[in-house]
Amino acid sequence: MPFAAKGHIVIDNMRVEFESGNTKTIAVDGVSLDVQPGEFVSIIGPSGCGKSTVLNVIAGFTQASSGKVEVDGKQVHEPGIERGVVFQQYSLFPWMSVRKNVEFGLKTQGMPASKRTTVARTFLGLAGLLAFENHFPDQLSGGMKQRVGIVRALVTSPQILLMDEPFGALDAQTRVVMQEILTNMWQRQRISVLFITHDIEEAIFLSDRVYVMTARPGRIKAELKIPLPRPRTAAMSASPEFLEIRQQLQNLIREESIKAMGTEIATGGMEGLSIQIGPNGPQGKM
Ligand SMILES: Nc1ncnc2c1ncn2[C@@H]1O[C@H](COP(=O)(O)OP(=O)(O)OP(=O)(O)O)[C@@H](O)[C@H]1O
Repeated sequence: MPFAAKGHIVIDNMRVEFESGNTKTIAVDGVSLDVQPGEFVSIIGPSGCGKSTVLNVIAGFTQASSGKVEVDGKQVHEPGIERGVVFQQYSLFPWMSVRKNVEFGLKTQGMPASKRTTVARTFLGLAGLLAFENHFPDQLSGGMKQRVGIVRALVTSPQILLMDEPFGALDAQTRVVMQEILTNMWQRQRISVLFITHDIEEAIFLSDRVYVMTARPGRIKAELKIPLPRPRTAAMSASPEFLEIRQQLQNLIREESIKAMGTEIATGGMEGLSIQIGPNGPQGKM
């Protein structure tokens, strides 16, 4: 697939510290990564390693303490319309209809009412949601709400889509459908996607490349290319290539999850929990 012209993310040697009261938390330290224009890249890693922090810095919601964070050659300081964001929580406006939710970003861009209705309806049609344009968010299933969230992020034609565990709250079947819808929309729009997930198979199915982060303070432990052809199909998940990549990722993440749990125990975060690291991973009892 030819790459898009824009949507290039570069992070170099980034550190993010949080201070609350007397406590300083180094969330990530020495993170370097890139997303090429039009590329689909995922980040996986143990809980608390700083995945959301990385995404929030690129989105402009959180400031890096040091290091380079550039989108198309410009240092990121604040949110921008060229970066759409989708969170696990659906974050739709409950008092607005589906169509009004989708039109919202177009309105803030100053698009006239009749045009934004046409654009919103076109996108809702692509996502199979046109019949629900006048529904309100609480009348939709979780999967539908998240589809609206994705449409809302894409309708303003961003060059980058930042997604923080967008399908984490969905059941397994809905998740598979959502992965296909996302892949279709991504291929149609040729945008860059940075996608955070805990789900190894989801990362392999969707991505051109996957970054694995270390336990906190997070940095990049490994980077794997996913050489599976596109379009990806469910049958590929039984292929030897898929299984080999899955095994590699499982091993990398398991090492870091064990380290992350060890740190929590050492710092008293899991008082009363006795835990042993056995050949099959951590085994504990309360
Ligand atoms: N605003 C904040 N203030 C203080 N500490 C924070 C803040 N945001 C994140 N942290 C801390 O930074 C570390 C990284 O958090 P982050 O949410 O980025 O991890 P994560 O990898 O996305 O976790 P998970 O997979 O569990 O969602 C954690 O120790 C977290 O407690």
